[in-house]
Amino acid sequence: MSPLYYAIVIVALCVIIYRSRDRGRYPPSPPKHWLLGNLLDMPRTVDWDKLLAWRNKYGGMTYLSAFGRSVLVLNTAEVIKDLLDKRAKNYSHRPHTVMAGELFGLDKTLVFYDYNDRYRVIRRLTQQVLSPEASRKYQDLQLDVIKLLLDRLRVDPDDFREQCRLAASRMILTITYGLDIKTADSEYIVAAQHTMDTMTEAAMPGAYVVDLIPILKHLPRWFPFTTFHQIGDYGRKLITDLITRPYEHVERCLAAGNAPQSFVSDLLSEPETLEKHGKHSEDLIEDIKWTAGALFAAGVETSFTTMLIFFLLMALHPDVQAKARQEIDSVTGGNRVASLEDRPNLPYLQALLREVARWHVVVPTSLPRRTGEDDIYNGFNIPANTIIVPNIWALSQDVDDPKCFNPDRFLDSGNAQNPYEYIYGFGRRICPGRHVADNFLFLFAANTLSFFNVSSPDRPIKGLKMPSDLAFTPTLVSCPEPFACKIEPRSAAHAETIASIVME
Ligand code: HEM
Repeated sequence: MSPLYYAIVIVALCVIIYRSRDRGRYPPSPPKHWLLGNLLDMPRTVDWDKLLAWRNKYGGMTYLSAFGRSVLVLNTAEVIKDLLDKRAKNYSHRPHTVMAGELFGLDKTLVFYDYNDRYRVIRRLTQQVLSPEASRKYQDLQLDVIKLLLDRLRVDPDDFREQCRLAASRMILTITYGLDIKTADSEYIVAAQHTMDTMTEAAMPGAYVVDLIPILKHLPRWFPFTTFHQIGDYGRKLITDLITRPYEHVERCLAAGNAPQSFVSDLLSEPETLEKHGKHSEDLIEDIKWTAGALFAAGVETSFTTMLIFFLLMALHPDVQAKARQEIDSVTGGNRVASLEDRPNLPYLQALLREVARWHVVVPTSLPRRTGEDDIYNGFNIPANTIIVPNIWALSQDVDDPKCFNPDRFLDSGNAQNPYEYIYGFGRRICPGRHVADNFLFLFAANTLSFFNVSSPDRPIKGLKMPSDLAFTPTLVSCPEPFACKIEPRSAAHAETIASIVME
C-alpha cells in the first residue's frame, strides 16, 4: 500500500474522531436517525406537546441537525434573554428561506431582512411611527373600525369570524395607508386575505422541502413532482400587487395634497426623514413600500386570531365575562363606547386580556431568527446560520395550572410572568406593532363586552364545532378552527345604541 493511502486513512480517522468529540458539545438533541439526522424532527408545523416535551426533557435548549442545517429551539426565558437580548447582534438575523424569501421576494421586507444597516434604518423609522404616543393617535380610526364591527355583529352575529377578520384588515389598512374603511373593504381586503394565507404557509420554517434542502431550487421547472417554482411565481405576483396598489394610492393623495395621516404618508411627507437618509434614495422608498405591506402581513392575522380566541374563551367562561362586564359598566355606565382613557380604570379587563394572550399564544414559536456567526453558550457550540426558534409556547405554559383560563393570576396577588413580555417576541426585533395591537384589542374587548352577551350555542350551528371542542391550526399563526358562538346584544336598548353610534 502506498504512503498516500495511509495518509488518507489517518486523516479520515482524525476527522471521524474529531467530529464524534465535537458532537458532544452541541446542545442536547432528540435521537438522530443514522441517515436523516433530525430531519423528521424539524418543525414543519406547530406541535404543542412536542414543544413542551422538549423543554421538559432537554431544558433550556433543544438542538436539531440534518444535512448540515441546524435548528436551535430556545425553551426558557433565561436562555432567550441571554441569546436574543444580550447577544442580539448575532441572534437578530432572519433565516434565508428559499420559498418565502427568494421565490416570493419577501427578503426585501423589514420582517425578513437580516440585521444589517438597511434593516436598522427602516426599523427605526417604523418604530417612530408606531411608538406608544404615535399609536394613540390612531385611536379614532380604530374606534371607527370597532363601531362598524359592533354594528355588523348586531345585524349578522353568525358571521362573526368573517367580521373579525374584516375589522382587523380595515384597522391595518387605515393605519398603514389612510384608506377609508369602505375603500379598504372593496378594493383590497379580499385579495389581501388570499395573499396572507399563501404567505403564512410559506413562512413556516421547513414547510417546503426546498427550504430544508436549498440545492433543490436549482432543479429545472419541468422536473417531475416539484411545484415550488410555480408556487413561488404565484406568491411573488400576489405580494407585488398587494403592496403596490395601496402605496400608489397614497402617492396620488400626497400629490393632490389630501393624504390622511397614515404610516406611509407620515414617512413620505416627513422631509427630515427622507433628507436624513438621502431624499432620493430609491432603497428607502422601496423599503417604506415593502414595510407597509409587511404591516398588513404581520398585523392582520395575529390581531384577528386574538379576537377569535377572545370570543371562544368568553363563550366558555360566562363567569369571567360577567365580572369583566360589571367592571366596564361601572366605568362607562354601559351605554357609551369605551376608549383608551378608560383603560387604567379597568384592571380586571386588562388581566383578562393578558390571560387571553397567554392561554393560547397566537405565534407559539415566534418568527424564527438566524445566527450570523459561530457562538458558544454555556459550553455548547451554536454554529453560524443556525435557525433559532423561541419556544414561546413553553413560556406561556410556565404558570400554575396552565390549561385553566384564570385572569386572576395577573391581578396583584398573582405572580405569573406578564405575557406581553413574550408574545410579541424579543430584543431588537420585538414586534413594532404591539402598541397598535394592544390598543385595538383593548377597544375591541371593552366594547364587545359592553354591548353583547357571548355564549356557547346549545347545539352545533351549520356543522361548526362547539367552542368546547377547541381545535387550533398548527400553523405559524395558530388560529381556532371555525366554531359556533352566540353573540347577542345585551338588550334592545343596547342594540339601539349600537345602531346610533355607527351613524355618528
Ligand atoms: C396580537 C397581535 C400581534 C402579535 C401576537 C404579534 C407577534 C409578533 C411576533 C412574535 C413577532 C416576532 C418578533 C421577533 O422576532 O422577536 C412579530 C414581529 C412583527 N410584527 Fe407583530 N404581532 C402582533 C401584531 C402586529 C401588528 C398589529 C403589526 C403592525 C401594525 C405587527 C407588525 C410586526 C412586524 C413589522 C414584525 C417584524 C419585526 C422585525 O422583524 O423587525 N404586529 N410580531
